[in-house]
Amino acid sequence: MHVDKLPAGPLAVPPGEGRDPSAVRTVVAARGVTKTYGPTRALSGVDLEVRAGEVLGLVGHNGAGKSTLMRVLAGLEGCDQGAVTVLGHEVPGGARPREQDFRTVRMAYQETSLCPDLTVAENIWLSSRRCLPRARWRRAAGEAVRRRLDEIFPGHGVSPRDRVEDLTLAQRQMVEITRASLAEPLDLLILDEPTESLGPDAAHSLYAYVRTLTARGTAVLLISHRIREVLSVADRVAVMRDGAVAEDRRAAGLGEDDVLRLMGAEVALRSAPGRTAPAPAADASPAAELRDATGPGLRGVSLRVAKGEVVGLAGLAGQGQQQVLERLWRPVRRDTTVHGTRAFVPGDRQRSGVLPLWTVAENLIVSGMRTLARYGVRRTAEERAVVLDWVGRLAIRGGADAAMTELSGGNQQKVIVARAFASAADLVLLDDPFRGVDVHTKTDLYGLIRAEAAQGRSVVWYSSENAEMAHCDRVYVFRAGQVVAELTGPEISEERIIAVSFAESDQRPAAPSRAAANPAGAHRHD
Ligand SMILES: Nc1ncnc2c1ncn2[C@@H]1O[C@H](COP(=O)(O)OP(=O)(O)OP(=O)(O)O)[C@@H](O)[C@H]1O
Repeated sequence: MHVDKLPAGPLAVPPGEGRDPSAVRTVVAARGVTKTYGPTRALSGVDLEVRAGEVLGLVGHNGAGKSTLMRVLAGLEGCDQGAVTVLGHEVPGGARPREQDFRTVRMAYQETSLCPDLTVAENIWLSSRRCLPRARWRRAAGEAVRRRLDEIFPGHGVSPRDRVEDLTLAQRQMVEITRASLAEPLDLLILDEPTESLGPDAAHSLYAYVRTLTARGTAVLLISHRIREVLSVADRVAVMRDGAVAEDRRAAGLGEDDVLRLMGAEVALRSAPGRTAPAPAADASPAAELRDATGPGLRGVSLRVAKGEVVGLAGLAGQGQQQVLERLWRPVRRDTTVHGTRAFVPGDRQRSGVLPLWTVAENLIVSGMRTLARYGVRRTAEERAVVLDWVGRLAIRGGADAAMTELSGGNQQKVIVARAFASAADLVLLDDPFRGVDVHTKTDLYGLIRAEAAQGRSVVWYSSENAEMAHCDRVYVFRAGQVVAELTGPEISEERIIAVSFAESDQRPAAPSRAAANPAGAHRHD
């Protein structure tokens, strides 16, 4: 069976406004698609169409079924019932998708699909060898990826010879997206939360590229929890709830609150108040301190964290925030003091967050079981109670006994956050921990951080989303390895942080450091 090709050249009809949907070709369609994993019904009767030359935004809560649907639309998994049609070729439920039917559908994964031990060029060869010559394949793959990286992400800083494990999270994401785009022809590009690890410039470049793709007739399916972003780029928005597409609307005229309402979220939650309790007094007992800390990526940083205080590390990505977290996690130098025990929540769950072969319960309790034990003997009933409490509090879909790999990305991240707070750590270090977490759960987690601080725990929180800093008592804004502003209480605002982050500086930037804080385990108790 041959895959139909789209007509060569750009479509006559520009994407978005004024297009007659019936005149535009359907690239991929799902009809009544269901998919179950053991007892979990991930998809229950999905109907969806993706049309040539459009950007379709797909939104929904963690575990709503978005990634599962994408895997089915990309032919990576078959569905149980219903049918998927790719350019007119139907794959019925129960049938195994044939690779050749889905050759022009590519997907960039939320958790990148790259092999960390191989170089960028080798990864590209593995996934795109059909489009590359066999002779001198390494060179051909290297050139192809470099050209496409330059086109999508100018200034990416990636060499085809770099090993993937040496790249930053953002660079890995860029390579993942580039890898997916390297099909010829490309009828549908699926982007699963593509900007969660990218900075604003890279995200902007990506969406500019998306527009050049759709102008050529490629369809783009964009999954994201960043509703504003979806609305800025999508022609149409589909909302998933509980394994089905509950709404399918034109994006024009929709606002962020409209989409949240369609998702079933309380709009009031999105703008949940930040800090409500009074900030700890300046003379509150100290939990941690850095005194003129200098070293790779840091140039004389001084900061303090009081007991019961939530301290934010803000500024553009890579300005020294991760190095501060690293110092606090491993306070081996004289310039750093930490009182009590600590827990670390990594944002990069692929590298250091998840124990994939363990269950949710095991992942969640691994840091807390020592504290719960009596005379060195584990108390399994108490452990179970703690696990069930957290699974309930954070609505971890899948339950305590699911394997971590069975959970959606956002639900895995919830487990990692719960693990830190379920431990007895005095200081919790958060490294941009809410990537891929839906807006409703994020709001719950902000409340959790405040509640834990009120109990006397201290939190140091790096976030790439400036708006999250409103939940902190004190915010240190970083630029080029230095603290350029310390904001407290009402001074903390997104606008202020952005203004300080971008303010002109006559200081030369610190040497860029690739080494992000990346503790081998997720928690440490001294
Ligand atoms: N391989 C699997 N084995 C078992 N259950 C799975 C598997 N993959 C997904 N599920 C379950 O299917 C449901 C839908 O998961 P999916 O990853 O599609 O959600 P999602 O909408 O993409 O969530 P997120 O926003 O968190 O990424 C979840 O309950 C998840 O636990």
